[in-house]
Amino acid sequence: ADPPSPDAIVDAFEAVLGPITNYRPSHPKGTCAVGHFTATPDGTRLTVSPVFSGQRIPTLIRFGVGGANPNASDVARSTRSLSIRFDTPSGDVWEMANISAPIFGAPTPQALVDGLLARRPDPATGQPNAERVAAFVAANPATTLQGRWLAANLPPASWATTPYWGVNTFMFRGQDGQVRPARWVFEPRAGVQRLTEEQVRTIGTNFLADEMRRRVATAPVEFDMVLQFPGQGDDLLNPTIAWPDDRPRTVVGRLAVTEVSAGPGGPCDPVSFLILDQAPGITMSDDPTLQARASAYAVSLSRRTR
Ligand code: HEM
Repeated sequence: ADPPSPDAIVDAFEAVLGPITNYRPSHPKGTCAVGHFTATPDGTRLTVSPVFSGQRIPTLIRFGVGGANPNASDVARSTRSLSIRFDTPSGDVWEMANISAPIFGAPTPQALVDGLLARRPDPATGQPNAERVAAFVAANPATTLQGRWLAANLPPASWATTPYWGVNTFMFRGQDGQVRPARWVFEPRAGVQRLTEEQVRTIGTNFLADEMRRRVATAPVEFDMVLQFPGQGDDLLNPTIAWPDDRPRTVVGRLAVTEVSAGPGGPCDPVSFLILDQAPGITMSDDPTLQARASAYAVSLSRRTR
């Protein structure tokens, strides 16, 4: 069957959440920041993209909290996010949206849409129909894997202390002309720190933004961008399955967050963090979940800014 159209995907979000008004249907809670990215020599070798020239590239950065609620709790067992727009001197723009889990919650766009529609509120009760949800989950077990990962890992203690995975596979053209599939992760230079069970109960639901402002006031918050390359038999096209940890990894650049907006909103609001026209040298793999993203993000952006 054909994959769902970008409009059908965004319609499915609206069927569950109600009409999109002025905020994102996914990760609407967030804080905007700026910084810069500098490739390592390995990064310059592994991709011809101008983002990886080795020059300092200005970035627009958005930290977010997963789910669909602009007042989501910072201690929720959902993902946190790191979205980046790289503005190269040549005018090429690269955008990405990363999450604090190594896997996504749907193996295909159709499973995402079906999962949303299964959770549509029942007109009689205003609540999702529990039987319909259970039947969907039973038929689509891969959609439970991300939730299980999140249940097994306490939430990050800071936006600065979690890895953020790109999840989908992309194709990187190197200086040698070879095209290599890879996934990436941004590793926190501050180390990985999670809340304790006690902190989950006591820290409150809205601490992440101020904590980040305090950190960045002292020193830039930094992440190493790491490419991971697949081994024999690794699935390039299914974002609900992570590749084993022992696969080859190369540090390709460093991101520094240097300034955080005073409040919510700001210059990140009119950005979807996955434009259709990505920087040259890096292309999308055939992962259908990735292929579905850019146009759906554009439709969502146009609905929330109309
Ligand atoms: C079929 C696959 C997917 C669909 C249809 C989808 C859809 C969407 C939509 C419609 C938005 C809101 C865009 C806007 O209004 O600006 C969004 C945001 C987002 N998505 Fe996805 N998504 C998909 C897969 C993923 C995956 C695999 C990841 C993990 C890397 C991801 C991470 C995010 C993040 C972090 C945001 C918020 C970006 C920001 O900071 O503004 N999505 N997604």
